[in-house]
Amino acid sequence: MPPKDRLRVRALPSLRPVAEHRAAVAALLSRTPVESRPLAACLGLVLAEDLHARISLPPFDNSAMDGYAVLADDVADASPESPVVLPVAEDVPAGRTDSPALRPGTAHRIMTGAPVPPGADAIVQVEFTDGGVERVAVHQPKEPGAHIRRAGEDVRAGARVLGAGTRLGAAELGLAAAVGAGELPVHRPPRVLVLSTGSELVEPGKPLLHGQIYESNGVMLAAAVEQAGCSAELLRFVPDDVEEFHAALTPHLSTVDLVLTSGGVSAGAYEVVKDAFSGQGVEFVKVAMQPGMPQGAGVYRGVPVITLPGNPVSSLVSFEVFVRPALRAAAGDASPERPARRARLTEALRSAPGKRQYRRGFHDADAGTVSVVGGPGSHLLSALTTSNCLMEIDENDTELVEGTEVTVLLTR
Ligand SMILES: Nc1nc2c(c(=O)[nH]1)N[C@H]1C(S)=C(S)[C@@H](COP(=O)(O)OP(=O)(O)OC[C@H]3O[C@@H](n4cnc5c(N)ncnc54)[C@H](O)[C@@H]3O)O[C@H]1N2
Ligand code: MOO
Repeated sequence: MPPKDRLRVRALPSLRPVAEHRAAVAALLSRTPVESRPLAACLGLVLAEDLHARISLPPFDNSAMDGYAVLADDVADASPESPVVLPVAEDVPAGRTDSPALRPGTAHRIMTGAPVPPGADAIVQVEFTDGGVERVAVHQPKEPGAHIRRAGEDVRAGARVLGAGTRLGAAELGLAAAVGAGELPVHRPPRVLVLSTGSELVEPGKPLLHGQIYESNGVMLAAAVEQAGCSAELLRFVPDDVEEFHAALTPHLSTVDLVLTSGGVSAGAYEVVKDAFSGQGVEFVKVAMQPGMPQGAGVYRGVPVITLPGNPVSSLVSFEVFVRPALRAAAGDASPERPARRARLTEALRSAPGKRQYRRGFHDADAGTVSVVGGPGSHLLSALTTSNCLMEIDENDTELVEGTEVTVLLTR
């Protein structure tokens, strides 16, 4: 017998399960071609091949401190009361490429990052000397190896430093540069046309009449596309007219990998997206989820099309659930999904039967908990800005008591 608070309910028969629609969307997009780009143009892109280090890091033994290169034996008895005085034979700034050897009984003045001279086995920081230029008085003994950064202790020449499928952020680009890669093979970022329709929509910044609203899905989805490492082109205020819709769309079809629309897909009298694509290779379905029930996906004149619902929260949540993973995979990402965690609810929660609910939440990683942010309504846009995750409530779970473990997708 299932417990009272976990009534078993399947996805309603007329609705397509979330997993099925995810698979349909994923199947639309293929990996973008590989191209070579200079490092400065690779931020956020995905590496297409393993990167092996051409050189070791550090490439040579070098000083970790500004000071003096010495033989540890020579300064073994040094103290503030009885300093060891050595003649300074050479000055070795960072970037000096010859290697003047150190003779026993002498010191080389050396700077951080400069190559350790052959014959030296320790660095004395300038603070433990008198800072002399001709002769230096050393006030402290040093162990052999002190303040020397050894060649290859970070990376060995030939080692694989980055794997194919890695998203290139600041650290990855820094490492690639450090091992001498000037260009990297990356997947071209998928190009997405974001198209929003609706006669009620007004450009933000312009005056608003009663009955009108500011267009927000276009800018939001284009930003989500860019955040997913893709390039977005934004086409807004396309009128609710099928001919005008096609006229606006057609010039872009040859240059994009995906057309992503918002709005115009439910059951109203003016559903321009549905009217324009119905019978043209795009299938319109109701998915067993909330928000985000009305969805469309298919291929129109050779170009993948995904139609998202117009309610703003529905639009962004559907983007997260269906579009983002497909785009990340197309961009070559080896881990295209958002990280998922299990977390305990800080309060009781009700969920509609037969539909998977995606509620906005705040995940506290330290406490292992998640709190509900805002209501379930798909027009409640403000909660998206204060949440950091989507709570995934199974279609079978209708009443969840405080402390129940749920899956959360970390969106920030
Ligand atoms: N009779 C039915 N009505 C509705 C159903 C249904 O099954 N039967 N589904 C509801 C659900 S669920 C959703 S979600 C919406 C989806 O509607 P559409 O995708 O057709 O979107 P619109 O009607 O064009 O707009 C819905 C809502 O969102 C606002 N909107 C639209 N585009 C934008 C934009 N670019 N920026 C800001 N806001 C936008 C629009 O003004 C509407 O308020 O349908 C339900 N109805
Ligand atoms: O499914 Mo709609 O997306 O709830 O508002």
